[in-house]
Formats: sequence, structure tokens, C-alpha cells
Amino acid sequence: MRREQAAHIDELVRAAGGAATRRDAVIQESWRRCVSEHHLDPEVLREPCILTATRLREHRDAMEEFTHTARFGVETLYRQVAGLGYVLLLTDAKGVTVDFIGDPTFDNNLMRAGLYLGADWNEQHAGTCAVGTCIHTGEALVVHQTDHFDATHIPLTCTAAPVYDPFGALAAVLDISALRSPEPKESQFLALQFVKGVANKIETANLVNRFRREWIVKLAASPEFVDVEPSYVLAVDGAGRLLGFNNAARQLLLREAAGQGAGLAAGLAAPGLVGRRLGDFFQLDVDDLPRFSHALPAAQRLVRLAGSGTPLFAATLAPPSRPGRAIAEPAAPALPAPLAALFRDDPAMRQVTARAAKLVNTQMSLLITGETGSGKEYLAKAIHAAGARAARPFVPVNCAALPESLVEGELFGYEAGAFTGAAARGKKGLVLEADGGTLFLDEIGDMPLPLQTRLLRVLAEREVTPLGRSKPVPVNIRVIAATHRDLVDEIKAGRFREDLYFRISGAVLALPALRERRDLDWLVSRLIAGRCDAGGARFSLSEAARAALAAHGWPGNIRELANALDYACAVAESGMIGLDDLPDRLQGLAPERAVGGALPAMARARPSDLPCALAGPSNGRDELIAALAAQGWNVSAAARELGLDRTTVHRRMRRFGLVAQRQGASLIS
Ligand SMILES: Nc1ncnc2c1ncn2[C@@H]1O[C@H](COP(=O)(O)OP(=O)(O)OP(=O)(O)O)[C@@H](O)[C@H]1O
Repeated sequence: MRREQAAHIDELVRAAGGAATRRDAVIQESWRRCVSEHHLDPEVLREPCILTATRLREHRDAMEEFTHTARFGVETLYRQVAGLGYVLLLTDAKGVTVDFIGDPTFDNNLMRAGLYLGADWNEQHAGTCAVGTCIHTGEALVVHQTDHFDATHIPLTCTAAPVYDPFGALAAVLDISALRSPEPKESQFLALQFVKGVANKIETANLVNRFRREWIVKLAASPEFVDVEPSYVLAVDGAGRLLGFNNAARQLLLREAAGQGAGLAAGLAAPGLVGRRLGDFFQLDVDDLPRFSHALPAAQRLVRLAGSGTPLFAATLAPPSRPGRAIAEPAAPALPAPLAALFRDDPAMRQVTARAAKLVNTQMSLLITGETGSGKEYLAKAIHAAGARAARPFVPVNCAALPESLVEGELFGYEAGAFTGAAARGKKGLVLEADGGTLFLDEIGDMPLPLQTRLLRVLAEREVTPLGRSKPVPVNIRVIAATHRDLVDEIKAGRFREDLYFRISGAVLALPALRERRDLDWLVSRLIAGRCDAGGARFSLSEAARAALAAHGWPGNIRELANALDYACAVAESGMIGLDDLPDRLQGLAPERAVGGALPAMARARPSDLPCALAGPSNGRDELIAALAAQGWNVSAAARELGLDRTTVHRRMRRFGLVAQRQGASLIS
């Protein structure tokens, strides 16, 4: 044990014995709780408590929507303080870190100090600390160096602020911490103001997001600030009843209620405020709210508190589909056109696209999962096209296909002459190509580990250092990653970095397999609508052919379907595609009764029931060899035949130990 730790323990023991200390009252009170209520022994040095991945996932899932809303604020705050050596933690109301941003270079030190995803900072076991003590008191505070109870934590400085939900309950704690800091506690007071400011903004964003279909009333003491930085924010329904508020508004309402006497104040703990009438607190009725829009100069939007008469200035946001007055519930918002164009009448697709629609203009990284060919890149492009970045580049990167030796330069770029063989003018790199737009990382599960570490840095810091350059270049990208792999399994197998997983999976969008979709007929019609016969006429599909398509299991999903239709259009002799015009493997599967009409979607065979491509007892190996052999070991032709892309075929060849050679193939094992 170090000398400082021994001295710290002495001070704790003396304080527990009743000796006076020079600590702030909130710290003294927390030390007392640690000893007498949490029964923590000052002489025991505790390791930080980091949750297992499974338990962390439970905490993160419960906070998912909140974390989405908070993410922009969290990233903005991190950018402001990262250069000063801080990391940023967002914990849930129990003290578990559900979001984290820090410099990956210091991962090990940060993890050892408990400044990491999954760290549990509840006061009951971590002792006095910014997060835990903030949860206990409900107030923002700095816990600086030896303010910490546990001597393990005394090198740290931590500053935390609470974030309340719209009903006054603690929702989260925002914390910035540093491994090293100047000795005076005052050095952290500016940090405290920063954290409080961002916590307030997150609280308001959460409130406005939650009640976006209701009246939002913003209030401030100054007309100049009411439109830009309102102190108090309330959500009100069409009948003028309070639905929710930020914490400052809650305090204001409670003070006002107390000032009006026991009659109104009785039972007005925070939950009791919900459902009260706006007119109970303000000289204001719901019918007045349209007057307080931005159309009127702020100085003329005066509102008085009902009891005290205190003047405030208001700005109101009307519910979206009922401007001016509240009458009926608005319909669910329409999907942006690029997302609506992806499906028709399929519940799983409706759910995925509705979720994607909410996220198009956030900074959050998205992870799209789904079987090969199910349309992951297509969805990523639609998200890009639906958002504010649509006019900027969409840059796809196939992480499985980049040769490892070239990958650094391809992704991050290089300066002229950075290495032998470098292009004379240098290279911008795909990450910088995507500046202002979207970087689509396809097959992220196949990215080599060393590159994952580099990528993590780029995502955390939003800057790139091209080879041969000493200074990083800031980059503004929206990252969408995709994989057909189960990344949690990859993490368990040590092939994928857990922290990168959490970084790219701000939200996970899981695409259904084609065999699970109910809009196959529509998709088929859409795909053949774009294909014409030799005379330029549109193709149509016979009932038997349609039934055969409905009966197939589509292991290669939409890609396989598009390829099958390409083939059918090429061989069909008239504008009508018959059963005979489909690839052989589809014809063999058409059940006899299919001739009479299409099978219902529910009756479609699953690939595991089928003798066809890549799903049989050989796990696809025999079929892959057969397809390659039939195509003279031409990988592109075999990929077309199987309805897969070349990368997938190469990957499966590697998995089955197949090596393509000029005259054929050999087995490695
Ligand atoms: N909704 C759709 N409408 C029409 N075509 C689509 C749709 N979704 C995907 N496709 C087509 O299906 C093929 C596969 O789509 P995409 O490349 O997006 O799949 P993927 O899941 O990213 O595949 P992989 O896992 O192999 O990378 C592409 O040719 C694409 O044009």
C-alpha cells in the first residue's frame, strides 16, 4: 500500500471516530454512510466491480432508448473535455456504466480504475464516489482525489450530475473522470458546470422526445434566452394537464405549490404533479398556448406564476399534426420514402424501418444484422438517403475483402511517399472519403483484430491519422456497420473486441430473412418490373413459377431471388416466366399442388427442410463443391449460381478448407 493510501485510511478512521475533517459536508455525510449504513471497512482496498457482458446487456437494453437520446449530448461533452484527459461515463440509476467514451490507448489503466463500460459505481460497494454519491443525494458534485472513500480510487477526480426522467425520478448519471488532475478541488469546478449543462440538455431532449406529440412549454426568466436556453420545460396534453417536466420545472412547480399553501401542496410529491392543470401553477390556459409560438417577439410572451405572480417568458411547440389546437391523436409519423420503399405489408420490416426512421438524423452508430443477401447494405443506403447527410457520400467498405497488408492505407489514407509503393499523390482513405456522410462497414465481424483497435480509436475520437502524418485529421462520419455473424459469439471466442461492439451497436437493426417475410410476392413483382424481354415488354410470372418461388427457402435471400429472376428473364422465351424458366434447384422444389396456386407464406419451407444450397447436413460444403465444380471453379459464376456474393463464397471456401486453383481446387484439410 502506498503512503498516500495509508494516510487516507488514517483520516477515514479518525472521521469515523467523530474527529472533525476539512471535507465538504456532502463528502463527510457520505463517509458516514459508507461506515454506518453500507458497512464498508476503510482499511479494505476494493477492486472496481465490472459486470459480466450478459448482465451489462440487461442494463443497456433497459436504457436503450434513453442512451439513444443522450448520445449526441454525451459525444459533444466528450469532445469538449477529451483533450483535458477526461473519460465520460453515463450510468443508469443504479450506478452501472451503460455508455462510455474514453481514449482506447489507455484502456487497461481505465479498466483497472473502473472507468469503463459495465463498471458499477453504486456507493454501497464503491464507497464515496461521484456517481454513487450523486445517486444518493440527487445533486451534482465533484468527488476529488482523497474525497473518495476507498483508497483505491484516490488518484481519480470525478464529476457527476443527475439526469431526471420526465416524472422526477432519477434516470441516469453523467460523469466525467480523469486518472490524473491538479491537487486543488477548485480545478474541477468548471468541469462541474459543463457536466450540469449537458445533463440538463439530455433531460430536456428526453422529455421532448418522449412527449413529441404533445404541447411543449419552455420558460425562462429572460426573453432573450427563452428560445435558446429555456430553464424550465413542461409537457402538457390537449386538455391542459401536466404530463412531464424537466427537473428545474419540477422544483419550480413544487415551490409554487408550497407557496400556495397546504391545500395544493398536499400530496404534491413529484408524481403528484402529473395530471395537475397548467392553470393551477400559471396564469395560463391550454387555449392560450398557440399565442406563445416563435411568431410573437419573445418579450411579448409574458406568463405569470399563479401564486407568486413572478414573470416568466414562454415559447411553445405545438403537437406536430394539430398546429394551433389540440383535438385528435396524431397518426404515427409516415416513414421517409427511401425506407418505405423497402417492403410492403411485412410486420418485421415495418418494425425495423420505423426504428431506423427515428435514428436517421442521430449521430448514433447503427449495427445491421441479418443473413447474407437479406438487404443490409440496401437498408444502410436507405437510412443514408433518408437523412440530412443524403447529399454527402455513402462509402461502403467490405471489411472481409480488404487485403490485410493494404487495409491501413485504404481505410485511413496515407501521405505522399509514406512508404515504398505509395501513390505519388498520397491517398485520402475511405474514412475521410466519407467525411460529412456515412461510412458503411460491411462484414464488420470479419475485420482483423489489430484493425479493430485502430477503428475503435477513430470512432471514439472522430479523427484519423493517415500514414506518414503526425497530426490527426478530424472527421465527421455516421457509421453503419453490418454483419451476418453473431458478434456476441465472436466476442466470446476472442475474435471481436467487446468495446468495439458496444461502440458500433448504438442501435441494432435486425433484418428478417426473406423466408420470414410476408411480402415475397410484392418483392418478386418489384424485381421483375425492372426487367424486360427482348422486345422491351415487361415479364409476368406463371402461377406455377410463383408457387415455386414461394416454396423455396432462400438461403441467399434477396440476392438469390434477384439472381434467380435474372436467370429466368434470360431464358424465358416469351414475356411469361414459367416453372421451366427457373433455375433447376427451384424447379425441383415446387410441390405438385403448387401448380394450382401459391402456398401461403406460413407454409413455405425453411432451408433446414430443403435439400438445396448451403443448408443441408454437409453444412453446405458438398453443395459449394458441386457448384464450384459445375462452374469450372469459377468463384464468380458459382456465387451467381448459389445466389451469394463472391466474398461469401470465398469466406465459405476458407471455412471448408477449399483452395481455388487454376485447374480446380484442393482441400487444405
Ligand atoms: N428491398 C429491396 N428491394 C430490391 N432489391 C433489394 C432489396 N434489398 C436488397 N436488394 C438486393 O439484394 C441484393 C443483396 O442486398 P445487400 O447487398 O444489401 O444484402 P446484404 O445483406 O448486405 O448482403 P451481404 O451479407 O452478402 O453483404 C442486392 O443486389 C440488392 O440490390
